[in-house]
Formats: sequence, structure tokens, C-alpha cells
Amino acid sequence: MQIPFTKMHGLGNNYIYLDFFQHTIAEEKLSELAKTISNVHTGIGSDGLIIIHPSEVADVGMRIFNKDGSEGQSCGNGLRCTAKYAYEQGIVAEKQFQIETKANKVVAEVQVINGKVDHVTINMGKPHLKRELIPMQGEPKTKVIAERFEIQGEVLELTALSMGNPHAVFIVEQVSKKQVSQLGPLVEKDPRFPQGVNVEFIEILSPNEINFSVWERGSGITQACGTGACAAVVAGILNDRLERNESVKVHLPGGDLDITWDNDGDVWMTGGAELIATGFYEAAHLSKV
Ligand SMILES: N[C@@H](CCC[C@H](N)C(=O)O)C(=O)O
Repeated sequence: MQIPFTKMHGLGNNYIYLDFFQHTIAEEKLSELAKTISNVHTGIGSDGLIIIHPSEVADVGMRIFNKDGSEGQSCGNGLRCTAKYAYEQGIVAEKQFQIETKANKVVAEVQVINGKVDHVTINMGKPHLKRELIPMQGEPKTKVIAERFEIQGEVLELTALSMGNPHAVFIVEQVSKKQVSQLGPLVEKDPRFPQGVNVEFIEILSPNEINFSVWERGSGITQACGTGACAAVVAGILNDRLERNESVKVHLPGGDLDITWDNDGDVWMTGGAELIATGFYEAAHLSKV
């Protein structure tokens, strides 16, 4: 069987997208498919798999599977690409529409240039700050802001929150690749986070600008993480280092995002979405995992 796919990226955070409006795959195959298709040597190569599907509660639905086959609850870069796909394929007719994820329902608005979606703005909803909602071990109703976090002899300051998916944000003097690759996998699997965690290191450049690097739960180092950028800005504001209700420029390895945490509590994300390729994946590979 051949599976039609589209590969897209948001700031280098690249996924294989399957359009379930056209062609569906059995539920029990999805995790395995995510692993096989993401493999850079024997698959197409990607940070994971995203399913665009009909929704009963929104105009379109999106599910995200990481490279290791685990399912995440949301994906900021995936949402912008899903919005681009849904608009350009005529799944939606309006420029503003709703997308359902496992975490919540968000509102997307596409900016179109010459018939193609260039930028997408998404109201990502409200962050969850209580420990029980991240989830993270400890007193369930408390928040995790600038908390001492010791790992492998290193003492860091942790701010943790959920953007529908869990994030551990560390504000550091200088973001270093070594720190991300060494501490990222340890924090991701730390038992204090019972469902694992996405790990972000950020450097504050000004009240409206940060540098950002990420180790993603289930996928490792990626060029960008949209929910991570939202979490990073919320964390910076909670630590009184960034401005609330103003746009913060986030420099990610793959490019820039503009993030605002407004006074109503909603987090807004604006950034690009790009088509890479379309084609057919040979499903015979599935049995060779
Ligand atoms: N790259 C994404 C997040 C994908 C899911 C994440 N790894 C998780 O398991 O929560 C983004 O752009 O937000």
C-alpha cells in the first residue's frame, strides 16, 4: 500500500503530514508508522508524524506523534503547518478557523500572499501553571517558578508549565548546545515529570527578545518548538524578565517566532509554515520496524 504524504516545516521543525480527510490509517499502526517514517536512513526522515483529520468540535483536527512513536498533546509548529495545509487544500474556506488538538481547541488565522499561506497566527490558549496540570511531582496546587532543580550534580533554576504539553524552562546566562544535548535527555526522563517533559534553555537578551534552544520529549534536539517558545515566554514573564502583553521575539535555531502572553491570559504565536515535498510512502516498510 502507498500512503500519500506531505512534508512541511515550521522553522525547521519538520513533520510528515497525513491527510485523513482523504486517506486513513488504522489507529494501531500510527505509533509504529511515526517511528518508521521519521527514520532518516530507512524512512523519509522527520521530527515525527502529524495527522490532519476531520473534527466534530472544530473545523479541522490535528494529532502529533513524536519520532519515538509517543503521542504528544500539541505542537505549535505543527499547528501553523496544519493551518497552511487546511487553507491551501480548501478544507477550510475562511482565513480564521479552529483546530482541535488532544490538548485544546485553538484559533488559527492565516496571512495569505498570492494565494499561498505565508504566516500564521495562533491563539494557543492559556498556559497551565499548577504542578498537577504539568504534570510534575510535588504539592499539586503549587506553581513551579524559579525552583531549585538539581540534576547530575548541576543546580539549575526551573520554571515549569503546560501549554497543553509539559515544558521545563531554564533561564541561563548563555544557551549552549552542550547543555541542551547533555541535560536535555536527563531532564526529559526525570521521574519528577511522570509524563516526561520538553526541555528549553533560554537566554534573556532584553524584555522583548530571547535566544532559545530545545530538547523535545520523544524527538530530541529540534530546530524549533512552538509550544516550547510559548512556554519560554510565559516562564520569562513569571520570572519578571520579559514583558507581559507585548510581543517577544524568540530566536530559535531554525528562525524566529513572535509570542505574546496577553492580559486575558492567552498566548499568541506568529510564524511561518513551509511546504517541503509531497509524495507516497511505501507502507511495506511498516513490517520491518
Ligand atoms: N515540536 C512541537 C512539539 C511536539 C510535541 C512534543 N515533543 C511533546 O511530546 O510534547 C512544537 O512545535 O510545539
